[in-house]
Amino acid sequence: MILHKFKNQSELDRVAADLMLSVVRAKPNAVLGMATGGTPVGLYEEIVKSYQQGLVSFKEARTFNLDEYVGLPVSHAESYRSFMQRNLFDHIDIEPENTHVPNGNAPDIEAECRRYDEMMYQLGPIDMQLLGIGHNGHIGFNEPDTSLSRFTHKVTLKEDTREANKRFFNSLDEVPTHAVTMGMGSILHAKAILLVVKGQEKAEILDRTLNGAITTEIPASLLQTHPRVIVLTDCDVNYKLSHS
Ligand SMILES: O=P(O)(O)OC[C@H]1O[C@](O)(CO)[C@@H](O)[C@@H]1O
Repeated sequence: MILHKFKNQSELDRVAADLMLSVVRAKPNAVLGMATGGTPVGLYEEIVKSYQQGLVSFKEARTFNLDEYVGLPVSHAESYRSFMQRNLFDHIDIEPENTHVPNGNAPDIEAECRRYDEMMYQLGPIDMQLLGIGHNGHIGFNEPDTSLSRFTHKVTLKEDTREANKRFFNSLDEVPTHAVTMGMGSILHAKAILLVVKGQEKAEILDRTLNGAITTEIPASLLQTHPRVIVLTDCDVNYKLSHS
């Protein structure tokens, strides 16, 4: 892993956006792995700006999102499909059929997980996977556990994750209890991974991700096993391969 530290988030967002754009410029039909949550909002804004300036086209690009809530209507403002439309897809020239988000309302969730994996493996591997990190070290919605799933699967969200995501809903009761997430195997299968970590309150989990033991209790620590991970952060953390 290589860690780049930034003094401000707007500079970080610009660099993160440029890294993703460089993948699409080099390979117009690139497969990008997308994330949601608070972390990527600024970098998606930067991508939209570049598109509006005519600096990039997504006409041939394909995307796969990490996860989706189970049971939340797609039309709900906080479904990850809505999030992606609002923050990115509605503002760029990507073809709607090339954007993939798991269907958290599928009547047969197991079959939906298999369908998602098959499509990902058919069109993949993902050229660059964007990741945020939860305070408990989750990536996608792969929550800390004694073992982790390799493929797309349904998860029960930890209470601290629901609590953290409460800010997007009217109350904790409205935060879904389950989600569908890409598995750790699919994430680690990406050719390159871009992990973005914002806010000093994530410094401790980032430190454990970078410098701690590789353990399923901190899913992000498995990123230590991947040969091409770039970490961009404004956290004050130490790591042997860091640049400011
Ligand atoms: O960016 P946030 O809102 O802090 O959330 C952390 C991470 O958890 C997830 O929301 C889980 O999907 C990621 O997409 C996100 O980056």
